Amino acid sequence: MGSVLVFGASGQLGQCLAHVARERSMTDLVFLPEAQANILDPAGLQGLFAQYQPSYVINCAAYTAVDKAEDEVDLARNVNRDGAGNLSRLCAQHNSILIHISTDFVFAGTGNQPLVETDETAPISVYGLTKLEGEQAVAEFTSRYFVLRTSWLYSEYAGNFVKTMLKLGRERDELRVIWDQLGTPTYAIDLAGCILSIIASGNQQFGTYHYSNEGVTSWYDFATAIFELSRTTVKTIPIRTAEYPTKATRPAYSVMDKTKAKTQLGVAIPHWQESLRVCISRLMATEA
Ligand SMILES: NC(=O)C1=CN([C@@H]2O[C@H](COP(=O)(O)OP(=O)(O)OC[C@H]3O[C@@H](n4cnc5c(N)ncnc54)[C@H](OP(=O)(O)O)[C@@H]3O)[C@@H](O)[C@H]2O)C=CC1
Ligand SMILES: Cc1cn([C@H]2C[C@H](O)[C@@H](COP(=O)(O)OP(=O)(O)O[C@H]3O[C@@H](C)C(=O)[C@@H](O)[C@H]3O)O2)c(=O)[nH]c1=O
Repeated sequence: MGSVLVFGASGQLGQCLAHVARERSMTDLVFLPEAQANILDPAGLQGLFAQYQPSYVINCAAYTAVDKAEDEVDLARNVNRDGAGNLSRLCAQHNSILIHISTDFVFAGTGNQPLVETDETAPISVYGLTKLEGEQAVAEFTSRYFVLRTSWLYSEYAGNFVKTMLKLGRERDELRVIWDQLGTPTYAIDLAGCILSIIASGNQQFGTYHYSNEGVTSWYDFATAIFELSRTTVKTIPIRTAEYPTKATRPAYSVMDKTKAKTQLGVAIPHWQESLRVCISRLMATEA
């Protein structure tokens, strides 16, 4: 295996990749935070590709502020579409395999059956639209890519729903959390493990895959599980989406079918409750 360049290395998934690479003693990964590698800087990227001649490129860089994206359309589009396109173009030139991360928010979320990779995309937010454009930009320049669509990422690292709930649970007497948006949380450590397994296996069944943890839940039930596992006492009230106005609209149903990832990538996927238990116990161990 040659070198593996990780873009967006200081974000949540980038840090999880570093964690799992350490655990697996994988030493060929080069972690590039935005300050060292801006995916909007083609000249800088060209220099990095020339220097490292990477076998694999992992794109963890993204504009992920879902509500803010509604006002910062150009910036979101630059990063999520044009940045992905820049990497894809260079991967094609250097014969590198691109592993790019996308989202359940490419779907409208109006259905009630687990979504497969070929289901119609119809984003209902700027973030979702620019991520879909990013998938298209990836496929425009190279065929040697894996696009992994994931959902509701959380971990010990960076900001995420689990850490927000733990903080708010300590600060407030009661919390109101949406129960009519259904999906599946994904422990970013599990996703990082999946990505590194693709690389270690040399799998070349390129294309788009869905990867979340197993199971289905709502944000309310997810919050309740977080509070139970962390023994946080806070009154948690289930509310409807309409009672929690946000700038961006989120899909009401974005559960993804992982059959393709399990069969073609050969990855085992833990249930969300099992992975949440691991994450909470690690978070509590670092606090103790
Ligand atoms: N978080 C989630 O719940 C989900 C995320 N995803 C996808 O997973 C991937 C990883 O997400 P996650 O790690 O949680 O996101 P984060 O927001 O934690 O990390 C994204 C990183 O990208 C960096 N970045 C932004 N712009 C650029 C740029 N121009 N050049 C280089 N780096 C840049 C950010 O830097 P800075 O912080 O300085 O802006 C940040 O470190 C993304 O593609 C996201 O769309 C999919 C589903 C769910
Ligand atoms: C903080 C909070 C949120 N919520 C709701 C709002 C929202 O519908 C849901 C999650 O809110 P957040 O803002 O944490 O998460 P959000 O930014 O919507 O999460 C999304 O991020 C992008 C990047 C993705 O790709 C998606 O898969 C998904 O993970 O919880 C409550 O109901 N009560 C609360 O107190």
